[in-house]
Amino acid sequence: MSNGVKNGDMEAFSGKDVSKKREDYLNWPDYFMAVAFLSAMRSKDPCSQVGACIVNAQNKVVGIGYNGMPFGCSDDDFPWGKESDSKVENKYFYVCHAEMNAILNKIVGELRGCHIYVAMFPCNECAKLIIQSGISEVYYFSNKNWNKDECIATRKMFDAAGIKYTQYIPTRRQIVIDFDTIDWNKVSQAQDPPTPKKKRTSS
Ligand SMILES: O=c1ccn([C@H]2C[C@H](O)[C@@H](COP(=O)(O)O)O2)c(=O)[nH]1
Ligand SMILES: [Zn+2]
Repeated sequence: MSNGVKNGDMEAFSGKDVSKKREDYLNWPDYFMAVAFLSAMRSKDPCSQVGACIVNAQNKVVGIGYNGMPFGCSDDDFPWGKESDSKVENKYFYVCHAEMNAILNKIVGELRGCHIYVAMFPCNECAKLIIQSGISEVYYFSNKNWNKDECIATRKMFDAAGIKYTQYIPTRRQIVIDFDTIDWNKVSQAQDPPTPKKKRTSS
């Protein structure tokens, strides 16, 4: 080939040069925000699904969480509504916030100096946990609650405690995992065909 690429390095049909590093891999911050949002997909909250992902200085994920009911408090029995006149019939007294769960789910002894990626700007209760855990930077996606008292309090505390907070909008508009397009389960032509299963003999 004239471009110096050996025939053997070009994947059949796709024209992809498989001898070179991929260029379109996920960058770290997009990856961490996507992990937060993937985690949020586990939430049963009908209104706001929040996810959080904590990473250390080596870019290792050390805690993940989403908003959900505490252990032992069935998410089929506890309320998900928020409009009841009775506060005990609303979700807010019960739901563990995503940041809280990510911190409590940590797989390391210390979170000092770690960063947290969250779907929503943290409320004041999560802000306190973030500060006390030693997390030093917060990357949030949504600022929809920015002007609520909780978030104003969060900013007051973060500013006082020297916690950096930055809105992070991923560089890609979409990150799709489409299992239909992943055909790794197809047996490669180069491999031997699968050996037929032996017929069972009755014993
Ligand atoms: O910092 C936060 C703030 C809120 N959440 C959770 C708690 C609830 O499950 C929802 C908020 O519900 P709304 O119906 O949008 O009021 O978000 C959280 O995880 N972290
Ligand atoms: Zn919170």
